[in-house]
Amino acid sequence: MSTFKSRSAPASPRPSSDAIFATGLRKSYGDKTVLDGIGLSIPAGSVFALLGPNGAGKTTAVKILSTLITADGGQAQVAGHDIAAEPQKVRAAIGVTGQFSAVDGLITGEENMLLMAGLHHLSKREGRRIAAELLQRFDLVEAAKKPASTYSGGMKRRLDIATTLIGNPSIIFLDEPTTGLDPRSRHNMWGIIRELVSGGVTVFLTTQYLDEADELADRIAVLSNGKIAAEGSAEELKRLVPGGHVRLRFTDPAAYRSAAAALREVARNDEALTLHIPSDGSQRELRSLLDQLASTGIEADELTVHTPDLDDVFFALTGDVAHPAQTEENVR
Ligand SMILES: Nc1ncnc2c1ncn2[C@@H]1O[C@H](COP(=O)(O)OP(=O)(O)OP(=O)(O)O)[C@@H](O)[C@H]1O
Repeated sequence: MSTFKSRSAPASPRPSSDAIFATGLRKSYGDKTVLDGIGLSIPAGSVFALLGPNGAGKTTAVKILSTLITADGGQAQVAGHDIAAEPQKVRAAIGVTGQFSAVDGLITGEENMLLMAGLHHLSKREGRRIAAELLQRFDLVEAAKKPASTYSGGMKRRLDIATTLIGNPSIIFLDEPTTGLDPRSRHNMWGIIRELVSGGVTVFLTTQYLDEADELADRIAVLSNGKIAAEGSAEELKRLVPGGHVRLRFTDPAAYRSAAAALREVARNDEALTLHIPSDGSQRELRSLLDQLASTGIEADELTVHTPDLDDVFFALTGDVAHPAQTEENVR
């Protein structure tokens, strides 16, 4: 683990552009330390994914930041308000959906929406208008008059997010928004999340799914043993684990031999006429490789960049077995 840069709590005051800023957050239950001093800095309008296995403390982090429970230590500001000193102001600025959904199964989808509108002190007329708009937007018009308990998993999640949006939050916490959903509903949910972000909302997402973080998040933090083991964009995280390389394929044996002689650190496959060159896949390294080839007048028939995927990162950081999966990005 020493090869990975562990991100400690940011020490400076919250930059004003951050929607969420936390430093040294701690939480224990009995002897069990769930969060052991985590720091976060999440710019407004971005998607942040907190990634971790079952029981890593993701929900605990969401509960602390959304003021449902208090931290044992550390500080955090959400939407510019201190979570300990101004919890009401934090609550007014955020929406929370997920494992502790506020949807009431005994009443209809529409009634859930109107109930929430009442909680936000909207007039009856305004409440009806916004509820109708959101039911439409979340494709729940047909189901609106049915009890929410009859909804599918995907419909319940959509209703949950729709009720949250009644308060017009600037920050939304989505705790494992796609756990248990079928692939179509998952993709549907991803579309909804992207739409929220394009409307300017900051999204704090927890997930166990690497592809979900990869797909949606601007920045990802991997939670392991109560600490943030690494943080960065999906691409930055992928560069943390070794195994990336560039593969050059040739059809002309003479060009293949010239390239093998010209390049340093190559692994040859004389039968397949391919060369593997270790690389982090960065633009700088690719340019240097292409410059070397160009200076000797050699042209490969195919160039493929192999980067480790988030699975590799995740398993490496959380101490699980190495995962052989690799992604390929053909840049021929
Ligand atoms: N109220 C509580 N009392 C005691 N232990 C708790 C309590 N809430 C959470 N825990 C424990 O804290 C740890 C982290 O739980 P948390 O729900 O935050 O994890 P998570 O990463 O969200 O996992 P999951 O994906 O399973 O929900 C778990 O070991 C859990 O059992």
